[in-house]
Amino acid sequence: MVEMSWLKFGPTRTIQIISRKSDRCRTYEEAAVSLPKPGAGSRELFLVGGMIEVELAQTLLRQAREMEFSRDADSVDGRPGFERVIVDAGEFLPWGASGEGRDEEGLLAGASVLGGLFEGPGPGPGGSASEKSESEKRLSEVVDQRLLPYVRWRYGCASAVLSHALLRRYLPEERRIHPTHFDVQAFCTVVIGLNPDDFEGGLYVQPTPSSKSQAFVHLLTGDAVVHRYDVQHGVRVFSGERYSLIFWFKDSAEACASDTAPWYELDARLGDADAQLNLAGLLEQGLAGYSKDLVKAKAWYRRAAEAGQAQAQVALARFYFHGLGGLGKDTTLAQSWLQHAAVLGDPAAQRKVGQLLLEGAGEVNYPGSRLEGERWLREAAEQKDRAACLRLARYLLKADGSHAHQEALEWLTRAADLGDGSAQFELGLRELLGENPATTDPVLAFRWISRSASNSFAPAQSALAVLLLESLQLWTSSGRCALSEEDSEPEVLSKAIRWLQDAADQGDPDGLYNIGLLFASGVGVTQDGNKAAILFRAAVAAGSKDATELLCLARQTPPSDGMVLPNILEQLAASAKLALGTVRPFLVGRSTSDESAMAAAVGTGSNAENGTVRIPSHEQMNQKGKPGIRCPS
Ligand SMILES: O=C(O)CCC(=O)C(=O)O
Ligand SMILES: [Fe+2]
Repeated sequence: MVEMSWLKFGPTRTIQIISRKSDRCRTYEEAAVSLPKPGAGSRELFLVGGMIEVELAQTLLRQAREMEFSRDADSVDGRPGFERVIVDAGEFLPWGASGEGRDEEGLLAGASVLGGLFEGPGPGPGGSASEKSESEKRLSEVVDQRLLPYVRWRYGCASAVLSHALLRRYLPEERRIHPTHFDVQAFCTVVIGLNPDDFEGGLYVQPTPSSKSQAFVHLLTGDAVVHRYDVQHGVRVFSGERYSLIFWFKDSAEACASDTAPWYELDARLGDADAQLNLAGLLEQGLAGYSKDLVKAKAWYRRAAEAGQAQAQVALARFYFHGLGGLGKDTTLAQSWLQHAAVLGDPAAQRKVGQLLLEGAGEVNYPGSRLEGERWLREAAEQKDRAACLRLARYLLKADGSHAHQEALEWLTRAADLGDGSAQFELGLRELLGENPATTDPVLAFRWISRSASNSFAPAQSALAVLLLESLQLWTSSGRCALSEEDSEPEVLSKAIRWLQDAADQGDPDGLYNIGLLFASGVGVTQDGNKAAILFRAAVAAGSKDATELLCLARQTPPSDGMVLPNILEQLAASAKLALGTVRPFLVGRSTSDESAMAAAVGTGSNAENGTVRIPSHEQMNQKGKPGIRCPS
C-alpha cells in the first residue's frame, strides 16, 4: 500500500447558477480549499461532485481505451505525452480519429464549443460510429451546459471559452509521472476523473515549493477538480492504469483564437506573485503573443522573487548568473537568490546550490563546502528531483568505497524509475557490461535499454537497434529470448531500423552512422551508397568517431576503375560486415556529449574510450583486443 497524503476540502455546498439568457437553473455540489500564495492572496481549488454523469465517464473511458494516443513530446517534460487532443484551439476534433483527421481549414464542419451537432468525418477506432458521434455530442453538451456556466460564474468571467480538451493516459511502462507544473497557457483548468478505482496515486497539488507538501486529490468517477493558472500540480501513478479528461479555458474567444494569455498583465500588476512568474516566463521565451523581452521578464521575476515566489527566485538567480536582462553578471547575488529558494524547499534550487558547492566554483569553495553541497543535493534527491538523483549518483560513483557505490546505484535506479532516459540507459549498460559477466542479466539490460529508448533517449534507441541486429546473428540460442521471442527475423530487423531512424531523427551520431551502414551494406534496406554517404557525413557532423574513421579510410582507399566514394563506402561496410560478423560496426551505444559525466561514471572499467561507451558483442567480450576500423594517423 502506497503512503500518500490527501488534500482536504472544506464542506460541500450546493451552488445554483441561473442563466440570465435561458432562465435555466443548474445545480453543482462544490467543495473548496485555499492554499497559501507567496506574497498576498491564496490559491483556490474546487471539487465539483458529479460534474459529468458516471455513465458518460464510463463510456468515454471505454472508448479511450481503444484510441490511439500521441507520443509527441509533452510540453512539461518533453517526454512522450500519451495524450489525445479532443478540442484544439476551441474546435472539436473528430472523436476516435487522430489529429490528422482535421479538415483543410483545420476546422470541423458544424463542431462548436458552444454546442451544435457534430458532423465529423467517418469513424476511427474506439466504438461504433453512432456510439462515437453520441459521445461527441454529449461531450459538447457537457462543455456548454455544465463546464462553461460553472467556470464563468466561479471566476466572474462571462467571456471564458474552452480552448483545449484532451485525454491523457498513464499506463505502466508508458507514463507514470507528469511533473509538477503550472498550466501557464490556461486561465483555468478542469480535470475529470474517469477511472479512480483502477490506479493508486493520481493528480496532486503542491502548495509549497517542496514536494513534501504534495497532496493528492480524491476524485470519484465524473467528479471535477477546478483551478486557475496559479495552482501547482502534477500526476503520479504508483500502480494501475489512469485515464484523465482535461479541459483548458481562456478568458476570451480572442485569447483562444490568438493563443495568448492576456489575463496575466492585470493580475501581475495587482501583485499576484504567480501571475508575475508566469508572465515573466512568457516574456523570457517570447510566447503567447509576447515578443521576447528579457528586461521586462527580469522585472517581473524580481517582483515575484521579492514576494517569496521560489521559482521566480531560481529564475532571477539564472539571470544574475548569465548577466541577462540588463543585469551585470553577479554570482554572489545569484547564489543568494538560489539559497533563498533552497531554504523555501525548491528542489531545483537545492540541486543547483548543491552542485555549485560540489564543483567548488568561485566564492563557494570553503572548508566543509563539499559536505554542504552533498547535503543540498541529497535534499533535492529525496524530493524525487530527477536531475538531483542523477547528479548524486554520479557524485557518489566517483567517491571511494563500496558503500558509496551501492548508494550511487540506488540513486541511479531512483532517477531511472522517475523516468530519466539517461539513467535507464546507464543501468541497462551496467547490466550488460557488468564487471562480473556471471552476474549480468541480459533480460534486465534489455528492459532498461528498451525503457530508455521508448523514453526517446537517442543513444538508447541506437543501442537497442544494435542489440536487435546482434540478436539476429548471435543470440539465437540464449539471449534471443530476452529480446523478441515472438518476433520473426524480418520483424526484428524492421524494429531495429525503426529505432535507428528515431535516433537518427534526433541527430544521434550513432543512429546516423548505423543507419548509414545499413544503406551501405544493404542490410534490411535497398543498398544505396549515396544515401549512406549522406548519412555518414551527417554522422561526422554530429560527432561520430566511427563515421569519421570510415570516411577517413574511404579517402585512403585507392579507387579502382570508376569507383566513387559511395561504392568505396559500400565495399568497406560490406567487408567490415563480413569480417566482423555483422556486429562490430553496429556496436556504438554511447553517451551524448552533455552526458559526459555518465561516460565517466560508467568508465571505471575497460569499456569507456574517450567518453564513448561501447557495447561489445559477445565476440568482443570473448576476444578482447580485436581491432576495429581505425584511421591510420
Ligand atoms: O492528467 C491529469 O490529471 C492532469 C494532467 C495535467 O496536469 C496537464 O495536462 O496539464
Ligand atoms: Fe496541468
